[in-house]
Amino acid sequence: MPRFAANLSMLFTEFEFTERFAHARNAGFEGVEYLFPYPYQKEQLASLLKDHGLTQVLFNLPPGDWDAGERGIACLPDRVAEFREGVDQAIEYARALDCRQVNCLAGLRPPSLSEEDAWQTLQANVSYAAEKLSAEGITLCLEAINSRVDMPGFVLDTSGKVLALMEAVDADNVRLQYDLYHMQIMEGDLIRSMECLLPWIGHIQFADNPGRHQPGTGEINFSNVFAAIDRLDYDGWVSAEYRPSGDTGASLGWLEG
Ligand SMILES: O=C(O)C(=O)[C@@H](O)CO
Ligand SMILES: [Mg+2]
Repeated sequence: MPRFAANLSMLFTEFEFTERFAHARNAGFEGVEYLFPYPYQKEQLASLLKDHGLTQVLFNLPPGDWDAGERGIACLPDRVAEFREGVDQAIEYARALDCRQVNCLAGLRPPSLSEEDAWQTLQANVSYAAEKLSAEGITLCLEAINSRVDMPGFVLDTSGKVLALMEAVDADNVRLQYDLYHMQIMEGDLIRSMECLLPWIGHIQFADNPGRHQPGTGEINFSNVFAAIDRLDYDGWVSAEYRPSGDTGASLGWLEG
């Protein structure tokens, strides 16, 4: 089976955030990710990881005002200074948590911003972040997120756009974050796509579709998908990023194979 991690922003939400680390470990996970570490002291998070023998697999660069609906600021020309500060903050947390990957959320394009200006800003910000993170030995992931259901207006909504950006930026430490849920909505053909995109994939996440719940609740054949990942020469993490349809513990049948 692939090397699975638990996304603590979606799994074990029956518990306080700081208690979720123990529950993830008890369920058999060795790695965790979550949206943002920034509301917590990095020392506290580092202790939680150490106490439970967990690896911090990934977190996101600061996204702007998440609660107000922002989903990243990397494409916004008037937020470049804030983006750069966010890269510094992420590096501090990544160092403390010994985290080797961070994800850059491209952001939603406001109607007043042209596609060209959004793209040029995104490209410049990703180049900047990649160079700074490279000096720390950290990979910058770019996730393609579906713009049909969850994030209308999200700038990077296909794997093709992420690859085009990677080609333009041309940095060794930039990789595609391949989320099976988003890719099923936007592109389908999951197994063949992963095989083709493998050289560019740095991180994989999953949820079933529709509903974004655990494997077995929707249309994706996860036994075949996980078997395909096993066959590929993929040495990264595969993170459970779904909303359990009930109790998290009861949603983990897929871990057993
Ligand atoms: O929404 C998703 O899918 C994610 O992976 C979040 O972490 C935003 O990148
Ligand atoms: Mg994802």
